[in-house]
Amino acid sequence: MSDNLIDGKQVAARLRAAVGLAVSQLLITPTLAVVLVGDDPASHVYVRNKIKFTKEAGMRSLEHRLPADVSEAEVVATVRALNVDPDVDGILVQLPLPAHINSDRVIAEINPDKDVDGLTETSAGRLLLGQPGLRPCTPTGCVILAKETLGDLSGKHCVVIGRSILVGKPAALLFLEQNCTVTLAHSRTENLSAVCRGADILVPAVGRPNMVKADWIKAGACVIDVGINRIDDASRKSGTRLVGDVDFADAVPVAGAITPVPGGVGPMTIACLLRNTVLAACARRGLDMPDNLAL
Ligand SMILES: Nc1nc2c(c(=O)[nH]1)N[C@@H](CN(C=O)c1ccc(C(=O)N[C@@H](CCC(=O)O)C(=O)O)cc1)CN2
Ligand SMILES: [Mg+2]
Repeated sequence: MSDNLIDGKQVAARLRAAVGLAVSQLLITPTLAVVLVGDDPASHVYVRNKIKFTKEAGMRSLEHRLPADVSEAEVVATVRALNVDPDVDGILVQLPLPAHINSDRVIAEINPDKDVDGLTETSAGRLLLGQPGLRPCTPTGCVILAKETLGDLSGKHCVVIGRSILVGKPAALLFLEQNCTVTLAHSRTENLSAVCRGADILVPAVGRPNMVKADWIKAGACVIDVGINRIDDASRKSGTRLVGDVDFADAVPVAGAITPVPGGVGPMTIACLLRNTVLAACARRGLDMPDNLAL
């Protein structure tokens, strides 16, 4: 084990404990509603963990499991019912949805004040405008891990690779909110490796196994690897293993700090969802955000 690892499992466990403490000090019990459509095995595992950790933090969990052949109209009707249910603080639609359902249309239905994934147009607009609102979970997890490692991020050069709606674009805005100088790089970026070598904080989020090599990384940089890619590995009983977008073995000697995959950003996604559920529950009732959940 190398001593420059950022232990996402441990940071996530601490954040979940902080959420539990905040919940225990509230006079209300926040409620998270999860909508799961179909039988994607990975989605089932993620949702099971979301429900388990929601309950462990002292919150209420509601589940809506819909069959793979459900109509888009029925999913929308489910979301609309949760929007107007006064007992529901957070609504999460697990992605991906089956191909016949337009996820943009479903997400657009979520009441922004209950949008604990931070994926609605309103949440994205609030982030862009610097207004209070619910921020996407995985990018928030990246910021927390970087702050955990470096402290104040002001003035640091952060290079995010990937411009997805779920991670890349909001990550760039969230690091900007931390006063970083941000470069949002992507598949068309010229001299990508040289751009990355300028980063104090490098955040690859492209879904390309082992793409980032040691010579893309400035000595001592903080590397937050968002990629979770399953690749073949005949030496494993399962025949596969998970790797990030960073060639971990190559990068470890160069990076000042680096997240492993698994055990890095992934666990932070669920911990940040729990945090957002508390933030949504407080904001809906005009309560201040619990101090211990501030970024
Ligand atoms: N509505 C949403 N859908 C999806 C999101 C999301 O944030 N909201 N993100 C991903 C899936 N996801 C949570 O939903 C998620 C992915 C991975 C992990 C995680 O902890 N991964 C582990 C490895 C797990 C494994 O062994 O397979 C790790 O990286 O250590 C948590 C949550 C897409 N959908
Ligand atoms: Mg959602």
